[in-house]
Amino acid sequence: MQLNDPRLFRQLAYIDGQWTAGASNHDEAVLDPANGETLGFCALLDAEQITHAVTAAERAFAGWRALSVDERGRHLHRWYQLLHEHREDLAYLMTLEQGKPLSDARGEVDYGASFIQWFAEEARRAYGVTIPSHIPNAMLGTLKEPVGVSVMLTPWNFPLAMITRKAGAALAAGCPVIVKPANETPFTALALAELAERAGIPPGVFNVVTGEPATVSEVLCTDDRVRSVSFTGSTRVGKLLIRQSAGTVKRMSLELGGNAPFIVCEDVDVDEAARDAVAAKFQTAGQDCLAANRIFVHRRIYDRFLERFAVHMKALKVGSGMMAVDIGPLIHRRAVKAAHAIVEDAVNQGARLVAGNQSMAPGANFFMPTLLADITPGMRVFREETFSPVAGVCAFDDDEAVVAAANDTEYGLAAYVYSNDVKRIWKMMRGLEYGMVSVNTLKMTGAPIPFGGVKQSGLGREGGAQGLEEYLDTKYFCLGNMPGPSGS
Ligand SMILES: NC(=O)c1ccc[n+]([C@@H]2O[C@H](COP(=O)([O-])OP(=O)(O)OC[C@H]3O[C@@H](n4cnc5c(N)ncnc54)[C@H](O)[C@@H]3O)[C@@H](O)[C@H]2O)c1
Ligand SMILES: N[C@@H](CC=O)C(=O)O
Repeated sequence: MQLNDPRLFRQLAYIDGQWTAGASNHDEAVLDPANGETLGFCALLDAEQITHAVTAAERAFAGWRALSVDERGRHLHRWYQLLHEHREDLAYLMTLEQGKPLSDARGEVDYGASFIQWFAEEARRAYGVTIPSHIPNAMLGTLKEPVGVSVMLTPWNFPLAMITRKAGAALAAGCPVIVKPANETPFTALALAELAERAGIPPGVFNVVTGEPATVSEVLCTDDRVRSVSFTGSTRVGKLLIRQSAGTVKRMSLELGGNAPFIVCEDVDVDEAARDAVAAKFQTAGQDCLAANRIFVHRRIYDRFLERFAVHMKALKVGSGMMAVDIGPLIHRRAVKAAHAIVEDAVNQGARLVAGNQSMAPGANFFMPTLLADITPGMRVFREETFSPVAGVCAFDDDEAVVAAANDTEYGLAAYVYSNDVKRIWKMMRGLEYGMVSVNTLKMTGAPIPFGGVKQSGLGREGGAQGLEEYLDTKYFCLGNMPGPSGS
């Protein structure tokens, strides 16, 4: 472990300002996905310890909400500065435990830190309203108030940004938080806790619990003191958490799975579109909720597009994220097996394997970028979120048909449209059943935008003013029997 600041490498949970070992030192190995070696251990807390985190957060709530938005903003801004000061160490930890290339990890630290910076400011705009009264001698209005103890369960593919996109908003709103990171990537989350402590965020306000996922969620989703559950992860687990939280009617925000269509119309620069489609597909080794999961190409440019896509894809370097590569390992062996199965299913149903030689893989947890042509709706690569470097491409003939095909999924997170015809773009964008539509660009996320999906891709939005609202309740007040203005 080559950290400039070794104290950022933490293996214990962080509760109420205390580094906490699992009961009877119960823990779980954390593996380097590039080579399967043990990097360290993640404490496995028991139900009593998880409940203690709720108690600590509830106890810290009053003091944290009592701070002015400027005081909370100063703590958050200091945390933001510390993320930047320790950017290299945070990126190094992330690459070690998640596998993504260091350059991507540095980008994620910047991306994740931007949410803290943005919400440190945004809390100053949590406005209520006054309401012209229909009731004689009454003053009416609303206030925005923090919802209370907020729980965040986060995935392994973006182990820092998926935490700060939630925690930045919740903390700015005045809520104490309990984060449960993926067991595959706990170290980034625990380094965030170390830096939160250095930023002066009081004990109990920012907690990171680690443990068996089912145990953690059972405690956190059923404790009545927890007011909000925010989850980023698979739709399967999201549905489970909804059921677990129903008994105590919690606020929920869910960022779930995706199955993004990438539509390429015939009026585009084919090479540019192919280059962007490769980036949209293979970012984070395809382990990205925004990954282009089904690529629809107008028949007139289909062959040319496949040729250019294959050229750009074959130029991608695959290897350890510590090297100068484009694609790192998948998170574990199960993910590699799943990718093989998806390719096999597609080929068995008639897809063309245009490129993707697995014998070139530099290790057991690596999967070479693969291009499948002529995919059809019955194939797993069309129906499922592949979450791997497997690209599925098919041709389309008319706009109505391709929008219908793009919508033929239970998911609705992000979609991409490439065309130079503004009326065509507008009609397609309005017809696509997705929470986010990106036109002629891949760069569309960021702290100011409302990130989220429709259908079974989630509930609510993260980032932007809407992201703050997830952690605020609106209180209506009616001041009755009030005197009229003096002099009346
Ligand atoms: N919409 C978004 O913003 C977004 C962002 C990143 C990832 N994702 C989605 O996340 C998925 C990949 O991430 P993942 O594999 O970590 O997802 P996952 O659902 O397996 O795990 C996500 C989190 O939930 C926990 N978890 C797993 N099983 C659980 C259970 N039974 N009870 C309680 N908690 C449980 C995990 O430990 C982890 O912390 C993909 O579907 C991807 O699309 C969505
Ligand atoms: N790339 C996404 C994370 C989902 O996997 C984002 O920008 O939030």
